[in-house]
Amino acid sequence: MARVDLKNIVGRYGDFLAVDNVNLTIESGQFVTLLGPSGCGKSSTLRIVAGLLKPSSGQVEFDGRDVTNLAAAKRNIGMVFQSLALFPHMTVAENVAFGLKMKRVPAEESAKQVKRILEIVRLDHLAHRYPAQMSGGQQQRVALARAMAIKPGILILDEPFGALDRKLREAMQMELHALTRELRMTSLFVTHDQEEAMTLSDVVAVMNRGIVEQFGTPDQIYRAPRTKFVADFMGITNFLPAKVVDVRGALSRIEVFGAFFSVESKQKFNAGENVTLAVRPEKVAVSIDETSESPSVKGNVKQVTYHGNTSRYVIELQSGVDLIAIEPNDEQMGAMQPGSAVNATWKSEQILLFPRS
Ligand SMILES: Nc1ncnc2c1ncn2[C@@H]1O[C@H](COP(=O)(O)OP(=O)(O)OP(=O)(O)O)[C@@H](O)[C@H]1O
Repeated sequence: MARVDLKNIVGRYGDFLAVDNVNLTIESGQFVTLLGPSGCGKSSTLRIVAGLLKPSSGQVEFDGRDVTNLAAAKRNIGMVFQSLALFPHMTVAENVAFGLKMKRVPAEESAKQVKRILEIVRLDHLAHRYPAQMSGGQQQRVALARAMAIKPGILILDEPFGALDRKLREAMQMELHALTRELRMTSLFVTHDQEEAMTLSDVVAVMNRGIVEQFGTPDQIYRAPRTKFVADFMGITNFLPAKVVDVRGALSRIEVFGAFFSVESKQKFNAGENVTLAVRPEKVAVSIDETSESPSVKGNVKQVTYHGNTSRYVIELQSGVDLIAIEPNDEQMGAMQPGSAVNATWKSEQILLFPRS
């Protein structure tokens, strides 16, 4: 399987800059996901790797070989898109064999490979069906089998499960995860769904406006988002104005609505600097009691929504800023209703600090 290097890739549509100097490496056998909101340049980057879009500058390398000017058909890439583009007049087996036929693989050899790959995606019993006679999930597995049958150097997938319902999507994610690891398939996946990216990937590139804001393992991106954009995209919805009052080594003492916390951060801040404090809603503890041991901020419950195991609280802090808290549903929580005065707190370790933009 190929290793892929993108070097200083710039992609434009006329004057519009869609991909802004992207550098990234997909190691052989690795599963990398481009994650970001609609329009951030994920698909354009992927199309550049596939050879469907020519970069304005920069270089694409497969196993160290420059393929920037190589036609898409010659890159040995397997592709799966949301719109499956299965051939409706061909059976499952014929669809899967299509790429092999194009490569002029002898019929006997092709039949063997098709059989094997259909066994892998557990569709061998449906080899003679037509796409219209199959469920959405089965059709998606045919599309995967067709892309993998040619033994591609790299498998490229652009939101392949976007049209599937949640249960089926999760099942397909598990299958894709197992398949790509079992076959050690170098894979580049595109999604705007952070959970999907976390589930599938060895490494995630979070993109914003054509730029890769962070490139790291799912755990690094989840625990230590490097920018406010990445934090926001990873579901950290609380951003509160805070001020650095003192700095000692890696420890910054900060004040947020009258509460003081000592926060360890890699980024250097200066005493007196205005910063943004970020904390996950699941890490905010809310109570009616005054006797909290940690420093806390005061507010009033504005809204409660029930989510089964948990409830989501919108708490209006004194200054009119909203704080979101997600709490397990236990007896104490029933006492907190819209209008209740509450104290909200969180551990210093759960705080992320970003420069105030
Ligand atoms: N053929 C095109 N001509 C002009 N602009 C384009 C073209 N294709 C994409 N763009 C623009 O380039 C930017 C990046 O598009 P791209 O499809 O790469 O984003 P994306 O992150 O994949 O979004 P989505 O998740 O919605 O598919 C967008 O602003 C889009 O409008």
